Amino acid sequence: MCDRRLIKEVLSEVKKELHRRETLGQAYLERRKLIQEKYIPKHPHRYFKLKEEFLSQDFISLVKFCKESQTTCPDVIEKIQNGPEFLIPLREKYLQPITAHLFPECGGDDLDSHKAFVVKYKMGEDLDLNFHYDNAEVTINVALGKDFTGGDLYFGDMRTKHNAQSQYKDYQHVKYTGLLHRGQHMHGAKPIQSGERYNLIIWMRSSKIRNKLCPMCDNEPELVETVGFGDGFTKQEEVINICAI
Ligand SMILES: O=C(O)CCC(=O)C(=O)O
Ligand SMILES: [Fe+2]
Repeated sequence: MCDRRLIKEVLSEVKKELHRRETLGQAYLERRKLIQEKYIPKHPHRYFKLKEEFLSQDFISLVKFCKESQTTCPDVIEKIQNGPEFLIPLREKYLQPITAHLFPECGGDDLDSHKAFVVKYKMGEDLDLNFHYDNAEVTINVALGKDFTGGDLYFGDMRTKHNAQSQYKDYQHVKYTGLLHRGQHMHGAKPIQSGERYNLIIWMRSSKIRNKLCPMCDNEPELVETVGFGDGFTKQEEVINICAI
């Protein structure tokens, strides 16, 4: 009798969960529509359009060249990945005013370095990305295109809270928009079903936060001298080091 009741309870839970999953997509679309129609920004002065002055001159020239020559320009990707100075004005002038407001508790008000790279998913190559957290205090993920199906992002709990009961939320990226999230917010990318997907990822770091505790291993960082931004830790003002995990 007791067993039967238990089975009934479990079945009812499974049914509820099935229903939740079946209606997830529709619920997401309705939520998005509601936000688009009704949301009034609480601090409109903090959200302004991206302007050319937030991009370095080198970057603008390269993009103009690519547009004129109509190439997809691996040079841009290469520069973004290897020339961190390219994106400093974007981080300082455009993104930090927003992250300072959204994520002050995890260094969003004091992001002093970053690592930028482009992820690519394509049929026959990488299709997805496992659930993980970033080596970043705050991440921006910009959807660059091209055309693809599948490839939704999904988010769970913050790393320190994550457990077997954690729920996941899907996020369908919109081309040419950026999604800001905490680096410690666990996430992954579902497999693409067709096409090619490129995203610009900027892992933004706050030395104020990570100098105390390495966000990847939770230990006090042991530093090794390096050039450039390294992994965003600092020892003295003029020397930037990386964490040896
Ligand atoms: O594929 C994506 O859009 C996510 C990439 C990502 O999370 C990462 O590179 O850290
Ligand atoms: Fe990530």
